[in-house]
Amino acid sequence: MIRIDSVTKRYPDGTVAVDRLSLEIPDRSITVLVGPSGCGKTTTLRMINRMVEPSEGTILLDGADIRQRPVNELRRSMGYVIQHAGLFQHRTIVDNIATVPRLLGRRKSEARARARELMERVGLDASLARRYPYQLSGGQQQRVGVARALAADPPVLLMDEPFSAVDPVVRKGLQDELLRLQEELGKTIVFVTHDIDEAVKLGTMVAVLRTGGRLAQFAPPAELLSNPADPFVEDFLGADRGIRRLSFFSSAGLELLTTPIVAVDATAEQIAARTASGTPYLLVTGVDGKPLGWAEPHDLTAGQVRPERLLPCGRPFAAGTDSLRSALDCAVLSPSGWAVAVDGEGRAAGVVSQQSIAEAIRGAHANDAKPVGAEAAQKAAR
Ligand SMILES: Nc1ncnc2c1ncn2[C@@H]1O[C@H](COP(=O)(O)OP(=O)(O)OP(=O)(O)O)[C@@H](O)[C@H]1O
Repeated sequence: MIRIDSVTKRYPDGTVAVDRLSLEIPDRSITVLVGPSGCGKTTTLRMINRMVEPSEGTILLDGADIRQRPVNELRRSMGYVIQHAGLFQHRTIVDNIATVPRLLGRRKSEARARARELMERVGLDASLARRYPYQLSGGQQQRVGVARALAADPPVLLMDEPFSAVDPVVRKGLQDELLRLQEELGKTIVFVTHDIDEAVKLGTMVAVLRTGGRLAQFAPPAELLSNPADPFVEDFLGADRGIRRLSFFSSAGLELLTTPIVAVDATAEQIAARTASGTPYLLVTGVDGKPLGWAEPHDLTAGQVRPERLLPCGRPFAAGTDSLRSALDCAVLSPSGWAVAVDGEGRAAGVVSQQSIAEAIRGAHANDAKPVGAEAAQKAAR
């Protein structure tokens, strides 16, 4: 565990970048430092690997003061990833990643083999190995940065705004990849961002810092969203905090109706029976059970159902696995106002109305339902 104990950093010009900060960073999880520009996130991160020395206070790694450890040895135990990746422009991708193993005395062939293995791990095609950084996209370069930081297999990974220079789609991919990688590798990750959505998505614990390097709140994301410590944190979390909090409640409790579902080859009797359910729309599925679209019951005639004439069914949610936020989003976007739940094979598992989802939300709050576990929550928030 990394323990930051009442640490202050005062730069020579008198700027107090970090002010009596105390944090316990748990092992094998992602701790995010988030806050407005200039609030001391980078300074804090750099004090952990001693690129910046604290003015006061101590930082302990597994109970020992980091100042007691030779700085090179300390840094080898901490991978470091920065914005724009900071790759060596004159080295190929494989040699960028192999840098640290080579410094540690590994043979070239061995270090390159390790680099190729890491390229696969972070989702980089082997064909990129001999390219130079300028021949890669921004997102690919960031992956190389992550692979390079992992090359010496350090227990700790320090990441300073690693995904902020790429576009939102690439960024989401990199975030998902990091969560997947973390499930496999179980590193102790300290991740700096100024983006609260990124913090909520990635963090097991989130430290919100305010200007002047003071800690405003340190909590798991669900708690942050439900219980911001003060108006600063509330403001920083943004106006749609309530909606985002729904990411942490499972859709498993939703009552799914199957009666308003009818197959494209249904008989007149089957359509009549479904119509009797009284719902304003029926969901039409293919013979494989996968949703095709919505129709008003009086528009359906046995043997003449035309899939292209149906109202689009919208994006479905995964029954039980996705969050209440996903289910609500599906219902809001659905032309029928109903959300479609699908099973693991993409077959319609049931439909649920906005009203039922609203009741489930009220129930979740009223019962003070415990947010789903951090792991499920991270998945749900994606
Ligand atoms: N070498 C330095 N000398 C003097 N002041 C510094 C130095 N480095 C950083 N600062 C100041 O310390 C404060 C915290 O900076 P830091 O880079 O840690 O913030 P940050 O939260 O990471 O900001 P950003 O999100 O903009 O990267 C800022 O006011 C910054 O100007």
